[in-house]
Parts: sequence; structure tokens; C-alpha cells
Amino acid sequence: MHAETKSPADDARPALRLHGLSKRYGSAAPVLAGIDLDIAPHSFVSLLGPSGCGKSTLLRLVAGLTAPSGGGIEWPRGAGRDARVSFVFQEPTLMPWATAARNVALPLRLQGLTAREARARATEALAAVGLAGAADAYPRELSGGMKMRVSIARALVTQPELLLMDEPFAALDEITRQKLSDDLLRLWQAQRFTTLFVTHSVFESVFLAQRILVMAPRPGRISADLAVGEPYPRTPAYRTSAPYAEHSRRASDALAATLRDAEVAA
Ligand SMILES: Nc1ncnc2c1ncn2[C@@H]1O[C@H](COP(=O)(O)OP(=O)(O)OP(=O)(O)O)[C@@H](O)[C@H]1O
Repeated sequence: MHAETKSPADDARPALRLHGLSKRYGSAAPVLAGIDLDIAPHSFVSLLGPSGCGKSTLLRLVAGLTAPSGGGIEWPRGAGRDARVSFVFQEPTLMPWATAARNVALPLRLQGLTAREARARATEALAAVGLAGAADAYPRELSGGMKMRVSIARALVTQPELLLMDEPFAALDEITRQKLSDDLLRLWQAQRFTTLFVTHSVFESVFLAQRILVMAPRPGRISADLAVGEPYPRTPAYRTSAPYAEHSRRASDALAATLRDAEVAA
């Protein structure tokens, strides 16, 4: 076996490139207009914006769940979308009649793995999200946080290059949300998938992301691109640190400016 050779140019290529991306549903006004964006490989990027500004639509376009009306999406690193993208929704969307292990194994079964192989990898993925003991539990036996962990395990079991997360923790209580954020960062550091994480929460984006893209509505566009250059691992102490407060202030100000501009334009 020979090692894969990588030139520096390979590493410089973005994981994802959006150029002039726009979307309109039917004859309504465009939901997204002319979005140009490069997403660096292995980065953690948050999309932050008010309700209705098109965050979910952007994620759905990247996932191929809906088609652009203009512009396009490129995968400069060549892996292509189908094999390497996973999606986590706000609802865990588990099959109620199947155990946690069978839910997590589903994408592998769909890829053609045997039940035995899929089960082994699903068990590993459940252990990675702290659910080693819950493989045979049914969704109704699990708390909201545990169900979300199963959903994350199902997304990661295929070893995606890109993980798309659409407000995955919005329905959870604050403590559970913080635990899941800690665990998500741990998994991201270990597995190095690129993450696009949609949220309404300034604090969640400042805790998680290296880069916050603030979105403005009508039509949806990127109104601010903020770097959060704090190192990882980000411990609970980061949540009460001065840099965290400063990044939160900057992101809140950018969001407030976006909302003010949107009101003026409305
Ligand atoms: N399938 C669809 N058909 C028609 N309009 C749609 C469709 N999906 C979304 N929209 C409209 O597009 C706009 C953006 O919706 P989208 O869900 O992308 O925003 P969002 O920023 O994710 O909002 P939220 O934070 O509330 O989830 C909204 O006005 C919504 O009504």
C-alpha cells in the first residue's frame, strides 16, 4: 500500500464553493440571492441569522435536497456530494420501530453493508456519542438529548467529509445543549469533518464555530463574516471568558445591524 501524496495545493482547496447561489420558490421573491462562499476543509462554520433568512434553504441546497435557481455549488476536493455529506435536523427523525443500533446502521445497510458489519460500526458510532449502553433501546425509551445523540451517530457512521446541522440542539434544555456542544466539538476535532451548523443563537455559534456567517433576510445573503480565533478544545471555562464575551458582543452587534437594515428595507 502506498501513502496518498498530497501537494500543498490540495490542502488549499476549499471543501465547498458556492458561487452566485440563488434560490426562489415558484414566482415568489428570491429566498437567497447571489451567495459566494468558500468553506475551508475541516473547518467549523456557523450560519447565524433571524428566522426566515434562508439558512435551512442554504443547507438544503448544499445537501442536494433542493435545486438552485441560479449559480452553483462546487466540490473542489473532488469527493462529490453523495458519498460524503450527512445531515442532522432539529428533530432526530429516528424510526420509532427500530432500536438505536438499527437506526444508526440504516445508512450503512443502504450502502450495501451486511447486517453484521453495519451493526459493528453502528455500535462504535453509538459509543463515540456516549451511548454505548443504549444500542438496543428504542427511541421512546430515550431522552431528547439521547435521541439527538443517536441522530448524530447515524450522521457520523458513514464518516462524512461534510456534516450539515440544522438547529440540531434548538429543542433541548440548556444543560443538555451544552453537553452536546462539548461532545460535538470533541468528535469534530477527532474526526475532522467540515461542519456547517445553522443556529439562531449567538452564544452557540461563538462557542462552537471558527467562523460565523451572519445572514440577512429578503433576500437571504451573507451580511457579516466573523472569525472566532479561539483555540480548541474549548472548555466550559471558555463560556465565561473575556474573549467569549467579546466575540458574543461582535456577533450580537452584527446580527442587530442586519435586523435594523432589514427593517429599514421592509
Ligand atoms: N419549500 C418551500 N416552498 C416555498 N417557500 C419556502 C419553502 N421552504 C422555505 N420557504 C420560504 O423560504 C424562506 C426561508 O426559509 P428557510 O427555512 O430557509 O429560513 P430559515 O432562516 O432556516 O428560517 P428558520 O430559522 O425559521 O428555520 C421563508 O420565507 C420560507 O417561507
